[in-house]
Amino acid sequence: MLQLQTISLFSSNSFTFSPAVAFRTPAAKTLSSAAAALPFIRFPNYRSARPPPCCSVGKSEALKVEAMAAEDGQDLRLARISSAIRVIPNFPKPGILFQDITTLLLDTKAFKDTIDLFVERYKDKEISVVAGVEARGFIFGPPIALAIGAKFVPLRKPKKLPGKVISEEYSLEYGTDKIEMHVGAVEAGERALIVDDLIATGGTLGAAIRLLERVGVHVVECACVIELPELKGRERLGEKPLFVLVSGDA
Ligand SMILES: O=P(O)(O)OC[C@H]1O[C@H](OP(=O)(O)OP(=O)(O)O)[C@H](O)[C@@H]1O
Ligand SMILES: Nc1ncnc2[nH]cnc12
Repeated sequence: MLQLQTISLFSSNSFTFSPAVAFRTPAAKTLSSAAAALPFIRFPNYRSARPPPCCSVGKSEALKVEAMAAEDGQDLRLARISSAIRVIPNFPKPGILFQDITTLLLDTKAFKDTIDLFVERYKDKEISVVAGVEARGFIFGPPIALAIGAKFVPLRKPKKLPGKVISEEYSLEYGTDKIEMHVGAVEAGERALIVDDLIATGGTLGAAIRLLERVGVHVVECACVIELPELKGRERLGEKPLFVLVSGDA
């Protein structure tokens, strides 16, 4: 199964960018076939479910993609980020198309671009708390928090935090869970950004919003690297703004 990932920069109210179009042009076909001809040596145990990263194709092909993106007014960083995310079919169970951000972390440029895009958006928003959702929100949240001068608060799975906690239950694309936060980690009136790697059904972010709002925190926005729009998670966040960098198939 070959999945062609769409790329988009969405905020809750605006559709800013849709470079998926760029991948559908004839030049993109050239890129795909050129890339498909390359040995996929980085992850020998996996079949790539998406086009290999732009950086692994010939320089002239990469330049063509850059030119196409520039023509469309697209942020090239998003194309790199999308290409660096691996998609694994049937993990952790049959029918799930798993968006694996660990490959994004291996690509120093794409990882830095990811953090930079969030920092550019949030640096002047007077955010005092970045709340990261376990586990993958712990990867993206802290560098954003440090860069914008906010504290980082981990929202953890049950029974992981040693102090007194408040908790919220939620349902997942696969199963149910609960998140907890230390009492006293945040104060009423603070302005928070909630960070996770991905929004699927929106259950996790919904619980994170409720958890923070219960203690009087103003959640300014939720930010994810990936959105699975088919699962309509955005709708579960009500009016709360959601900012994502790329979108993927569920
Ligand atoms: O929008 P939702 O349907 O709630 O799903 C999104 C959540 O699912 C994944 O985490 P998961 O619960 O698999 O935990 P993990 O990061 O610890 O593996 C992902 O990292 C999000 O936190
Ligand atoms: N399809 C998916 N890929 C990665 N993480 C997820 N969390 C929920 N759905 C997911």
